[in-house]
This record gives sequence, structure tokens and C-alpha cells, in this order.
Amino acid sequence: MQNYFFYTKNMTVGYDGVPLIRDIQIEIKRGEILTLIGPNGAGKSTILKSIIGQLSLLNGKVQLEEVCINRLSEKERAKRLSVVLTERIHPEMMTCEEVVAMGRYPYTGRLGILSETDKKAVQRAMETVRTEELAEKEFLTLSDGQKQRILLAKAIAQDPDVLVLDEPTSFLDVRYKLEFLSVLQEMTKKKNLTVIMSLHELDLAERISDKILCVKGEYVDRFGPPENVFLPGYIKELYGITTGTFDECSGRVELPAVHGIPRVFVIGGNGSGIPIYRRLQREGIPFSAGILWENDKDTPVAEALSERVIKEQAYCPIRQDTVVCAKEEIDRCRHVICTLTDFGEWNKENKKLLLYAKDRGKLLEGERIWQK
Ligand SMILES: Nc1ncnc2c1ncn2[C@@H]1O[C@H](COP(=O)(O)OP(=O)(O)OP(=O)(O)O)[C@@H](O)[C@H]1O
Repeated sequence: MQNYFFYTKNMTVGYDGVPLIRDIQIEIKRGEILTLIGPNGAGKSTILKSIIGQLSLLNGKVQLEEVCINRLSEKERAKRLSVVLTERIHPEMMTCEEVVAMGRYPYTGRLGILSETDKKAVQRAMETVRTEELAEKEFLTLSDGQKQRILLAKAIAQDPDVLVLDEPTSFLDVRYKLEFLSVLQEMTKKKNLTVIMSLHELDLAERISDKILCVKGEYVDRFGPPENVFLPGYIKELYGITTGTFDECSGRVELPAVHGIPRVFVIGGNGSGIPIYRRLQREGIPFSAGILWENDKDTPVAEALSERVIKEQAYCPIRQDTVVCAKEEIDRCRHVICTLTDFGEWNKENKKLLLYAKDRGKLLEGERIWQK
């Protein structure tokens, strides 16, 4: 156990003495990022609240190196662990700078007078999450995303060893999401900060986390590095997805396929077919796609949205059997759309398919594609 900076042993969490999740074993090293994922209501916030001592454990312990967190005084705990939960604070008449300065209270005396070091820490924290320009604004007048960034600055100003965050990116726009996660990553590398958070954005969780804890049901479902969690089919099972698909490889979601006899055959590849597959799905038109190599960018999306995909083995030239299948599919469809503009030596069979469709008057080009 010595290797782990933060760990829990047989932690059981719940409310009013009733266990929600039992025997949770978390083991992370200093500077690692742990992300909790799982469906709504699974218990991610409950675990975070239990870790920070806001909820009493029903069993087990939470350990930060040799110290049992639950035995620390509030002030001692605040020096080692800072927290941003989803419950919003409502400080009346406080500027953002004053809210961020609240993060320094574990270090100030009884009167809460900030030293030069405290003031610098506040300023640095505000710069870190790019909120300097909000310093003088009243906190309660900010947008949800701005408030979230100020609360993050407050947590950072606390200069903790461990940062605990419940859905920290939920109100942030895409730019601030990326900026915030980059800041977290940088702080783990440069300052050895350890992060424990919950995220709903699985693509981000997969990219940033050293460890993932999957919460579902009475016990933790899976704990480990993302590569052991984001395996084909697992996320669908974890979240009970019955409509549409989630691609573990790209972190991408797709709406359900339109089923029925394919009306359009899309000759695509290298990502060029994706916008057309999505538009056909939106317009409720069943379609087939091909000839795609198994490892083509288009293939997972085509498989999620189309009725049929004519595929070739990865890294193999297109075989005549596959061409025959594609021609039969074209014969069955009313129209053909080709999204490829260049055909290399390997792709010459797709060029022949394009000509095959053209000869039969099935090829839709330019504006005609969406007039049919
Ligand atoms: N104070 C409480 N008393 C009793 N039960 C609670 C309390 N707070 C939450 N719960 C219940 O505990 C379960 C887990 O809730 P929790 O908020 O931990 O889930 P979550 O995974 O964070 O969900 P979400 O993704 O929707 O934020 C839910 O069934 C919820 O109703």
C-alpha cells in the first residue's frame, strides 16, 4: 500500500446508515487523475462527499499517505484537500476576488487577514483559470460558467495536495473545458497535484484520466486505467444504452440507425462519408455504405448509422468478391452518392463503382443529392 498516495479501504458509502455502494477500493499515486464515471444517480457525488468527510463513512477508511483523512480537523483537511461540489455557494455582496480569497482561510489567522503570500496565491489561482478580468465583479452576477471558474480558482488558491471536483466542466464552454483540463493536467505534472473528480464527458475522461472508477450498482463495476475501461461495448453496458451507440475508440456518440431497405449507397472513405451518413440519418433515409476498409475513419460511423456496410479487411487490397457485393448493393439502391474526390491506386475499385453507378444513371452529384 506504501506506493499509493491516496487510497480507500473497504469504503462503504450511503445515507442514513443504508449502504449505497460497498467496499470501494481506490488506489492512486501522487500526481494522478482519477475520474468517476457512471449513470445519473449511480453515486459519484456520494463517493466524493464521503471522501471529503461531508458524509460519514458507513465502513472502511480514506487514507492520504499515512493520515486517515476522516480524523483530520477541518482546517488541516482544508490544507490538504480542496473541494468544488455541484452545490453552489451564495455569498452575498462578495467580489470574485473575495470568493477566491476564501480559499486561503486555512492559512490565515482568526481574523482572516491575507498576507502577501496569500494575495499572490489568490492572484495566481485567478490567472490559472483566466478569471483576472472578473476580479472586481460581484460573484452572484456571473454566469454559471464564470461562477464555476471562480470556484475552481478558489479551490486552486487553497494550494491543496488533492483537488476533489464534482462535474467541474458541466457549465464550461468547449474552450474553457479544454483550458481547464489542460490546467489540471499541467498542475498534476508540475505541482504533483492529485485530482479526484466526476465527469459526464466520457471522451474527456478517457483522455485525461490516469485511472477511472466506474460506478454502477451496489459495488464499483470497474477500476483501472482508461485503456482497461473503454473497451468495445463496455460503456453501452455501464450506462444501459439502448438507443444509439457510443464508440469507445473515438469517444463519439451516434444517434440510432434508420432501418429499412437501403435507398442510397454511399461510396466514401477517409472521413469523407461521415457528414453524408449523418444527414441521411437525420432525414430518415436508410442507406448502405462501402467499400470501406475495416480501419477506415468512416467505418464506425457507417456501422452505427447505416443498414449495411460493405467492408474490406484492413491493409488488404479490395478483393473481387467485395466488389461483387458492392455492385449488388448498388443494384438494390435507387441512388448512389460518392464522397471521394481522389482515388489512389488502392482505391481504384471504388472509382470503378462510381462509374458503374453513373452508367446506370444512379449517381447523384452536387445539389441533386438533396433534391431527391
Ligand atoms: N441526502 C441524501 N439522502 C438520501 N439519498 C440521497 C441523498 N443525496 C443523494 N441521494 C441518493 O443517492 C443516489 C446517488 O446520488 P448521487 O448524487 O451520488 O449520484 P451521481 O452519480 O452523482 O448522479 P448524477 O450523475 O446525476 O450527478 C441517488 O439515488 C440519490 O437519490
